Amino acid sequence: MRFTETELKGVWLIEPTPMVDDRGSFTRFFCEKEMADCGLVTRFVQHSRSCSTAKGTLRGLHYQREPYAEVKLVSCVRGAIFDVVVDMRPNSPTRYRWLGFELTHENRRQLYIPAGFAHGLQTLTDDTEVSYLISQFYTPHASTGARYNDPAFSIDWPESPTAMSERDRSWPPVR
Ligand SMILES: Cc1cn([C@H]2C[C@H](O)[C@@H](COP(=O)(O)OP(=O)(O)O[C@H]3O[C@@H](C)C(=O)[C@@H](O)[C@H]3O)O2)c(=O)[nH]c1=O
Repeated sequence: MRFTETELKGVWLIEPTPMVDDRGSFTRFFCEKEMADCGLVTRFVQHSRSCSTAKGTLRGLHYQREPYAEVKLVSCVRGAIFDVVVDMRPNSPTRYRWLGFELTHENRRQLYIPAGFAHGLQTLTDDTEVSYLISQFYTPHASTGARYNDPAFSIDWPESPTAMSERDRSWPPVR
């Protein structure tokens, strides 16, 4: 596995190194030791998946407030997504900066999202499935979000959303 810390401190891109032979391949997706060596959280208490029917579906931006803040390890297991993180940490020098990555079932990339970051995605294909390992239990009263088109971030999404939840359309401005 190749671990690369991104321009946003604490956000890592994890790329697999498949072992290929005549039968196909064998690929490690999670290694407690390799992650701990990079100072990453290794305890995840939930594994969830979302399925989106249509290309252009947008989910997010979501995060949980302290003391329920989550670390997420996100990958796309069917289709392709544009995956976005936004730094929401109040005292961070990169507060409200965002980064986007293409995660596909073919490139098998995983995005490691630390506590204090909002997360969102837009599907680049129909019939897309996204996997999340999450370090905290789902806590609805601590769950919050920000609008995908909040001018504080100016995220450059691939296209106008084709499907979104009403909740995600209605997050208040962050400032
Ligand atoms: C996130 C979540 C939702 N739910 C329920 C609540 C609701 O009835 C249904 C759908 O929830 P949502 O509309 O929040 O699903 P969704 O918009 O896909 O939420 C996800 O968005 C992306 C961007 C993330 O980062 C994820 O962590 C998660 O927040 O599933 C759970 O039971 N457990 C969970 O962990």
